[in-house]
Amino acid sequence: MASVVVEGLSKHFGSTIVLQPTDLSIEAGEFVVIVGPSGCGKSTLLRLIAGLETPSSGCIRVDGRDVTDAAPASRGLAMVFQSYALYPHLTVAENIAFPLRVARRPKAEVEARVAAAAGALDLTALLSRRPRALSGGQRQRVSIARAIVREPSVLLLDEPLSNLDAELRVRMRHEFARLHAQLGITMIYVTHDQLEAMTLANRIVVMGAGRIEQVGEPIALYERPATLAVARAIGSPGMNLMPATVAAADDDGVTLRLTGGGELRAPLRASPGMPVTLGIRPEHLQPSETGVFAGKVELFERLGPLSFAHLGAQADVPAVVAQLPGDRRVTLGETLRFGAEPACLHAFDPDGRALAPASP
Ligand SMILES: Nc1ncnc2c1ncn2[C@@H]1O[C@H](COP(=O)(O)OP(=O)(O)OP(=O)(O)O)[C@@H](O)[C@H]1O
Repeated sequence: MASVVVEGLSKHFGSTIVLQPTDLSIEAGEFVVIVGPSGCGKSTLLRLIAGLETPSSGCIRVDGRDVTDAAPASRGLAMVFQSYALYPHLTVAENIAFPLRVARRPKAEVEARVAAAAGALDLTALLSRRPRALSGGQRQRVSIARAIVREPSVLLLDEPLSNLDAELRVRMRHEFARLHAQLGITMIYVTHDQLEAMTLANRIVVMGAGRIEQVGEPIALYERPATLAVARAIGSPGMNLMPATVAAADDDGVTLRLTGGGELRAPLRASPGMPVTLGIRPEHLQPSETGVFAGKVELFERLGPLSFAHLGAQADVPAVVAQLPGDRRVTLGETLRFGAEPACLHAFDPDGRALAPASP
C-alpha cells in the first residue's frame, strides 16, 4: 500500500477547465471515495492519478515518488473500469494472468499469483470459464482480480458497480469492504452511489464543478456539510433546502425567517439581513402542531422500515420531504406539519458556505 498526494493538479481541455488546481492527500491503506454531480471531474482526477491523462499543471506523488511524468504501468497503480473490459476469447485464468504475461513474469509466479487473486475474489471454481459464461458480478470480480494480480500499491476504481443490478451492487459492496480489509491496499473509488460512499469510505471527497468542495469522514460530512454542494451530495433523500433571511442575531444564534413565512431559531452565526439557504434533512423533521414546515402530502413512499412523505409547496411554506416511521398511515392530500430541533438546522450564506456555529 502507498500514499497518494496531488498538489496543484489541474486539467483543461482547450479552454475548458475540467479540474481547477487541486490538492489532495491520501494516506497509505485509506479507502477514499470521490462523489459529486455528473461532469464535475471525478473521473478526470482518477485518470490523472492513473496516468491516463496528462495534467495541465501540478504533480502526483505515490509513496513519496514523483510519478507526474511516469508511464501508467510504472506508477504501481491498477485501475478497474465501469466496463469490465475482459478479453472474451480468454478464460478467467488467462484474463487474470494477462498483466503478468505482458510483464513476462515466470510461469510458476503467474500461476501462484492468479491462484491467490482468484481465491481473494472467490473465482477459483470459475477459472476455466470464458467471460460470456459469467454473470455481471462474476465478470466484475474477474476485472478486479486482474487489477490486483500485480499487487498494486493503489487500486483506482471508476464506478465499478454501476453496471450491476441492485442486489449484486450490495453483494459487491461487501466484497470491496472485505477486500480492503484483507489486502490493506489504498483504494480510490469514484461513485454516484450514496450508500457506497457512506459505507465504504474512510474519507469522502466531495467534488463540484472541477474542484474539491470538502474532504472528511462520511459522518462528519453528513453532520456538518461545509457547503451547499456537499449538503446536496451527501444524504438520501437529499437535504430539504429553502430560502430564508437572518431576521435577528445574538450570542446564542440567529432567528431565521423563511421567505414564505415562519421563524426558526438556530445556533448559528450570521449578520441580520443576510439572505441564506436553510437546510433540514428529512430524517430530522419531527411531527409538531406548531412546526413551520407543513403541506399537503403529494407523494407517499413506503419503504417498509420507514416512509417518506413529500409535502407540496403552499403559499407560505416550501415543499419538503419528511421521514416517517414505516407503520405510519398517511392519506394523500392530508396536511402534515413538522418542526425541527435547532441543532439539526443547517444554513448556507449566499456563496453557499455553511454558517459557523454560534459557540464554536
Ligand atoms: N477529452 C475531453 N475533451 C473535452 N472535455 C472533456 C474530455 N474528457 C472529459 N471532458 C469534460 O470534462 C468534464 C469532467 O468529466 P469527468 O468524466 O471527469 O466527469 P465525472 O465527474 O466523472 O462525470 P460522470 O459522473 O458523469 O462520469 C465533463 O464536462 C466532460 O465533458
